[in-house]
Amino acid sequence: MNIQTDTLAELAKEATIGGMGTTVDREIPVIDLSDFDNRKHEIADALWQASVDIGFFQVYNHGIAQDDIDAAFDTAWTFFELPVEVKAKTPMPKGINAGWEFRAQVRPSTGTPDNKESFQLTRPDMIRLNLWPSEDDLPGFREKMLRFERQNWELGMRILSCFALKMGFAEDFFTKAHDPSSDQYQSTLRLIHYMSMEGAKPEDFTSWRAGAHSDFDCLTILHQKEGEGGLQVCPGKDAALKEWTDVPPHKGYITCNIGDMLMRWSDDQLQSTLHRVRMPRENEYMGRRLSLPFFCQANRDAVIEGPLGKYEAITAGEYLTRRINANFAKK
Ligand SMILES: O=C(O)CCC(=O)C(=O)O
Ligand SMILES: [Fe+2]
Repeated sequence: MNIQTDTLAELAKEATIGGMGTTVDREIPVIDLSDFDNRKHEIADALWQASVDIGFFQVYNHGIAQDDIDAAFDTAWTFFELPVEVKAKTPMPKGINAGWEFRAQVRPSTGTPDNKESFQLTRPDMIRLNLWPSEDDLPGFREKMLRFERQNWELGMRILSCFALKMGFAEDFFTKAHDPSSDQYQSTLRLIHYMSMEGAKPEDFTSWRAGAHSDFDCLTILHQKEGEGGLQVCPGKDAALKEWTDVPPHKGYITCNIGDMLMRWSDDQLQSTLHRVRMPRENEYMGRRLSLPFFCQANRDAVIEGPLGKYEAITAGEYLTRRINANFAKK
């Protein structure tokens, strides 16, 4: 760990929360995004309330067709099915959110690697570092994933425009801060494969599919598949009690959460919430689990400075680099 990494309060929060804890039911707000332009103020109020209270919510009538989401999962799987030697042609470089990694992410909360592999797609890095699988290895992958990336960006920006409204910024404030035409762009689509636990040994179930963490970004748009549960959240106010709540995926609903970048940008008014992916329980589906999170991460040159000036200004590039290094420090 370098000197900068351990000065972020966000890391101290993660370091205390690796244990199993208990499970309780909580209401996760569900928000209808239909007729968005006409209902924007009402939607903004609901998003704000959910994000002040818990930092997690699910949206429906969100504008991304179910067929497109299903197709993105199918395309993601074509990548994971490739032979290891082919996936290893596009490895994740140190300190970069792009390329393929296998059990490389060690969460500060657990100190053990998440039981998963992932391919991260951060557009400028894919070109700069040559991280796209070749058309020979995976025909059409790049085009399909770029299209899905864009759909997620659009949904993310619609939601973030509501937060801008509530924070007293121009409505397009966050859209400009996540400008996709800039080489400073660093929003990331991540394809995640949690390995099947069928036939696994009892001791394998003591680790995590994804250890407890809060996300680094402004906003996460998380696609999951019905029947492939395991996501749990532990809201900030209750974190000391270590009480976790299951958030089961439902078709038509996209789970969203506030990340640390927006918490800081809102002077801590909005909550980034601890979450994790637990192992399946005895009577649950044991097969592989896929998820597709899109992380709205402001461009490297965007300056994070809240309306109340609670924190020193920091660029989003500097902020993210510190967080990535704290998770992949051993590489
Ligand atoms: O796979 C999931 O459901 C959650 C993944 C997650 O929290 C993350 O990648 O940050
Ligand atoms: Fe997360």
